[in-house]
Amino acid sequence: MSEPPADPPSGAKTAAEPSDTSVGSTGTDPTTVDGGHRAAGEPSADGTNADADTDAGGADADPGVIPDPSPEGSDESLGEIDLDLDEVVLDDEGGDPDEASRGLFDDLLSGEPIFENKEVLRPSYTPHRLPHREEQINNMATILVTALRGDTPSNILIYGKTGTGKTASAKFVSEELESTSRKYEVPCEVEYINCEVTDTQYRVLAQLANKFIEKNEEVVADRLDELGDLAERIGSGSGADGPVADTEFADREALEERIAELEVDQESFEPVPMTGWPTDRVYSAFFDAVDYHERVVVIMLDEIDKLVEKSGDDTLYNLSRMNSELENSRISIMGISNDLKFTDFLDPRVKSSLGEEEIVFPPYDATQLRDILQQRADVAFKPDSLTEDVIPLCAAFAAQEHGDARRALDLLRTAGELAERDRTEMVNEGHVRQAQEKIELDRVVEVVRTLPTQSKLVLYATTLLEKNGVHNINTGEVFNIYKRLCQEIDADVLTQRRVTDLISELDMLGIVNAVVVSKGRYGRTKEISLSVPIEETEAVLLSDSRIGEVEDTQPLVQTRFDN
Ligand SMILES: Nc1ncnc2c1ncn2[C@@H]1O[C@H](COP(=O)(O)OP(=O)(O)OP(=O)(O)O)[C@@H](O)[C@H]1O
Repeated sequence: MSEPPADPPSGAKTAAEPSDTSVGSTGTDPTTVDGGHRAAGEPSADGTNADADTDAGGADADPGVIPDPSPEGSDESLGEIDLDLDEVVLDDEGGDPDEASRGLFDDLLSGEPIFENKEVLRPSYTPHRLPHREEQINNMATILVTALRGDTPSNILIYGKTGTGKTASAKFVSEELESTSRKYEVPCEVEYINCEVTDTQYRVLAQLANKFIEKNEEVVADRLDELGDLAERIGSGSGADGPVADTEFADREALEERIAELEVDQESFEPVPMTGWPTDRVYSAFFDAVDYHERVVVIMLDEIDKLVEKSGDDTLYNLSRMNSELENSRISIMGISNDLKFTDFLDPRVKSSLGEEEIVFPPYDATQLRDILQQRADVAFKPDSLTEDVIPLCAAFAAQEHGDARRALDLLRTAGELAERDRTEMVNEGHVRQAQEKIELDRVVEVVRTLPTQSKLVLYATTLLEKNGVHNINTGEVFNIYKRLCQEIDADVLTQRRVTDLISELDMLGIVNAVVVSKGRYGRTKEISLSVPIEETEAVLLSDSRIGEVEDTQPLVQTRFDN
């Protein structure tokens, strides 16, 4: 690609991405400071004492020991000052305020790092080689090569579960396409949009319009430079056999006219604001910007299902019928989706136009994941820092999941970070298992944190029952506690039927386990149990400001058999 995409790549999923389980962030993970640094009183790597550090820092930072400038400053107070200063001088760690914090990072830095280049394990890194995706990459290239011949490539839909290399492969192919187009000077551009972030028709069109306007501005500026130079070179001569003879211009006037035209164009380029215009106007700004000069444009819509889910198929409809109206340029759409069924919701015309070509990315098996991990590990880690079983175990865990390379890479990176925290020189099987637990817990925390309030209340009711030793919890019991929780915090009370649905949703998310059991002549009921660690779940629920309002839960649970 000639320019990095303005959107973060889907792999990056940016800061909010649940799968980024970095354990190195001391800011959010209090255990890093304790676990990674040292316990109070324990000697540090440089032989100093954690307590001494703190005391010295405290005395030093304490404004109380600064001499009192008041005129009544007595001998007594001077004596006190002397004493304090003496203490400070005696403690050679405390003299310089910069020295007060010594230790925290020194300690962490003192160990031999295990990583050579951790970045290559991050989702934002696009590898230059993608093992086990040769077939899909070749298929994409075969379709897109048309663009290099100046024709419109078929639209492509790429399907596959998360972490199967769809985005990485599509980006790889588009980079190749753009670099080849530069080599042969065929105008061809790829624009990447992450529809999870840019999820409305307005925003997609505005973002595309602005990208093309920016490119047009560059093209016009370059052209003006060229023509300006030409004008200077030919001086004031004119006429067909004058100095303009071997240029595209008949005479100097024609050249000047062209320069004036380009200057008008330059003035007319107006970026689209991210809100506020009518959609028609945004569409026509986009249309004009794309059609400004001849080119083939491939629009890559990553997570296209999110766009359809959020704002229907209007955008796709408009994009897919543009070619019949464009005069200079042609566009082709490359949609990427995790959801195999999203086309069911599309208008049949959009569906058939978008799915001209379909490419499926199957999940990786454990052996393929091993190859992918090995290739990254060779660059990411120092030589010999992984025990033999680390990569196979990461691969096996991720293959069990659903053949997700992102998960495998996360596991390997987290295992490495845990090993670094342990100050060991090698990453071993134990670190991988710990990493697996940590990632799983992070996932649970993220899922629970983002539940709607009503589901949180249902889940909180279940945790309260379980915490109070209730076994084989049934829907009625959950409902009773739920109702009381709602009353406590003034929330709407849903019907028991709806609460049963919410329990089923929690079951699908893997947060509770709800099994239907037959109670003979009393009919059937659901028995519910938590499938996630109770303490952490409760903590996340209580961090919700509304649920945090419930003060004393004990009486709520005691009255569970009321009603
Ligand atoms: N064949 C491969 N070789 C090397 N790395 C790979 C391969 N497949 C996937 N990866 C890596 O796995 C991670 C996830 O890949 P990618 O983002 O392409 O998946 P995706 O299918 O687009 O997932 P999602 O649908 O969740 O966006 C990235 O870090 C990517 O570099």
